[in-house]
Amino acid sequence: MSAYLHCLSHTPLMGHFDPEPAVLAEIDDVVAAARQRIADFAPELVILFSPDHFNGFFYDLMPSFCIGMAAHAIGDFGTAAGALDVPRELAEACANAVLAAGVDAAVSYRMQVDHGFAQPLEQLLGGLDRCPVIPVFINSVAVPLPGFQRARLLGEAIGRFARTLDKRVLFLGSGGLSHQPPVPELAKVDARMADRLLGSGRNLPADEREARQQRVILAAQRFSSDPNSLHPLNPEWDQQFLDMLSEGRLAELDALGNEELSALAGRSTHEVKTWMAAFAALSAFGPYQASERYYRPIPEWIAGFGSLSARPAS
Ligand SMILES: O=C(O)/C=C/c1cccc(O)c1O
Ligand SMILES: [Fe+2]
Repeated sequence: MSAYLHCLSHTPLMGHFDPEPAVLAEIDDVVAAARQRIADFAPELVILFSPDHFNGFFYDLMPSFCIGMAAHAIGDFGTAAGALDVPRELAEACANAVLAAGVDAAVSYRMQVDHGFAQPLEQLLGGLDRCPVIPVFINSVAVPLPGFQRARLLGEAIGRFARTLDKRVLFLGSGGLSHQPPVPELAKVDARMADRLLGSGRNLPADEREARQQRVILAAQRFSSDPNSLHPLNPEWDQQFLDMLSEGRLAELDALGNEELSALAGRSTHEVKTWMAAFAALSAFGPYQASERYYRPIPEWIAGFGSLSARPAS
């Protein structure tokens, strides 16, 4: 039984609208080093916390949390498409343990996931099916959202479950930090888009998929020259958040409400609850030591871009 953690921002703009080459090279180095540390740890099971962006989860039935018993990635923005290697019986045992701990996570036997799940699996493990993975969805964009406390309790329950396994377990958190890409809001869209958000967006026709992606790329291009065209990134808040995780001050964030968090760091910053859950899971193994912290605001990627590892202190 041992554990390792890595949290990493995702952004589907990678390869579509990139920052200058020196920044790109810096991030390539950060990701390559994280991949090497993970390879050295040689995980036998990955538990991946990620949001979705109205690609697999819709308002016809939107859970706060969902644990995948089987999952496939759609390959949006050119990320990997195909099946994840989900160990079904372990995922079922995980879901049972989480419910027994009083956290009412949904389950899916056909979970559809997007770049939020695919990108870290590709970047940190080399592909979708290189290691058995239990995918855990945390609703981070479709209001009403779960708060920090629930994400922490979910993570702690999963961490206690992982401790019972005789396995090397890697916890991954995908997303954040401060950012607000143009993700549609149900209260503000026209009838056609509302229908997409209610579920007809699950299998978008190719031309609509392309138009959706182009909208995000155009928004990034505009944002890189006009920081007021979207909610601004908030490096100061992002660094404070990284401090809190690094110092094990997880429960301090329980008091921060969702509206306050959106105002501080943008509507999609709720993706950091995947980091909260991953760190809370690691905390079930005892005190931890965070390391290899990286942060840079990258407007081209509409991302307060962070990377942070941690392992049990003893
Ligand atoms: O439009 C989407 O599907 C998501 C876009 C996006 C852009 C920047 C950072 C992120 O975390 C995103 O998910
Ligand atoms: Fe995202």
